[in-house]
Amino acid sequence: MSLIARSLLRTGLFAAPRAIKLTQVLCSARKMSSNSLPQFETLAVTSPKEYVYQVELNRPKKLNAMNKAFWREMVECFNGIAQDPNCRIVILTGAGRAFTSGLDVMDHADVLMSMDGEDDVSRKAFKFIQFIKKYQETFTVIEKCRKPVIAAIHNACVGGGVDMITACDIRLCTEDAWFQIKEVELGLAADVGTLQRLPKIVGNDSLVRELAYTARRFQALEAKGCGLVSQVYKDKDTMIEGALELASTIASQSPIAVQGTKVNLIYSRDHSVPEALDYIAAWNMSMLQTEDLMKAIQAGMAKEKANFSKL
Ligand SMILES: CCC/C=C/C=C/C(=O)SCCNC(=O)CCNC(=O)[C@H](O)C(C)(C)COP(=O)(O)OP(=O)(O)OC[C@H]1O[C@@H](n2cnc3c(N)ncnc32)[C@H](O)[C@@H]1OP(=O)(O)O
Repeated sequence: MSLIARSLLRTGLFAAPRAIKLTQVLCSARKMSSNSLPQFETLAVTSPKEYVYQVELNRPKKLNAMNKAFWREMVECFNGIAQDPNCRIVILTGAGRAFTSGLDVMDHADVLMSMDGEDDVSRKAFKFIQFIKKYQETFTVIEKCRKPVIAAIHNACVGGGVDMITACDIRLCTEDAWFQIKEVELGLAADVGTLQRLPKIVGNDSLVRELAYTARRFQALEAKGCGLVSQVYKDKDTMIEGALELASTIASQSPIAVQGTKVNLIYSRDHSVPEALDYIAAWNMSMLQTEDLMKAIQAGMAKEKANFSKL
C-alpha cells in the first residue's frame, strides 16, 4: 500500500474501505428488494402508497442536521431504492419542525477545525478531497437513482439542505419555508452541489450569485418566483397530501418511460442539444421496444389505467 493510501486510511474519518462500503450497499439493496423497508439511524423509510416511498430526515430534535451517519446512510438508502422494484418514486421530507438545518456543525467540528493530527498540507489536502468527493456522492445518488425524487420542504432548508434539494427532480414547499445558502457565513464555498445545480434550476445567474455571496435567507414566494420550487402549500399536511397525489400520478405511468425521461433530462442538462438528441435516439432504439408502449396506448384508447409490470 502506498504512503498516501496508508495516511488516508489512518484516520477513521477518511477511512472508507471499498469492500466494506460495497457490502453495506448490497446488503441494504437486498433488504429493500425482499419487500421489507430498510432501517436507518437518521432516515425513516416508509411506503405510504403503492410504488411510493417516503424518505424522511429523522433527527427532529436537531432540526435534521446532517451528521456523519446521515451522509453515509443517504448513499445506502438511495442505492437500495435504485434497485428496488417496489419503488417508482420517492418523497423526501423532514421530521419535526424544520426540513433541515444543514451540516451538523457539532458532529463535524473535527473536520471544520482540521483537527485530524496531520501537519503536512499536501497530505491534508488529499484527505480533504476524498472527504469532499464522498460527501458529494451523498446527494449525487439522488440524481443517479432513476426514480424521480420530490423534495417536500417546510420551515428551514439551510446549507446542505439547499445542496440536497437541487439534486431532486421536483421541489414543493410550505408557506413558512425559508432557504439559505449559508456556507459563506461559515467561511466556505458550498461544495456539494448548490453552486453546480442551482444556476441550472433557477436560470437567474444574478440572483444565484446574490444569494450565494450574501447567505441571505429567502422565503417560499421568492423560491417559487425564481423557479426553485414549483408549488407552495399552506402547511406541511397539505403539502404532503399534494406530494402524495403527485407521486401517485407519476407512479401510475410506465416506469420505463418515467425513468428514461429522468435519465435523459439529466443528460440534456449536462450536454449540447445535438449530443442529447443522439443520446435519446440511442436510448429509445431499445426502450421503444417495451411492452409498456402498447399497454399505454391500449389503455388510453379504452379510457382505462394501464397496469405496468415492476421494474
Ligand atoms: C464537505 C462538507 C459539505 C457540506 C457542507 C454543508 C454546509 C452547511 O450546511 S452550512 C450550514 C450549517 N448550518 C447552520 O449553520 C445552521 C445552524 N442552525 C441554526 O442557525 C438554527 O438552528 C436555526 C436558525 C436553523 C433554527 O433555530 P432555532 O432557534 O429554531 O433552533 P435551535 O435551538 O437553534 O436548534 C434546535 C436544536 O438543533 C441543534 N441544531 C440546529 N442546527 C444545527 C446544526 N446545523 N448542527 C448541529 N446542531 C444543530 C441546536 O443546537 C439545538 O440543539 P439543542 O441545543 O441540543 O436543543
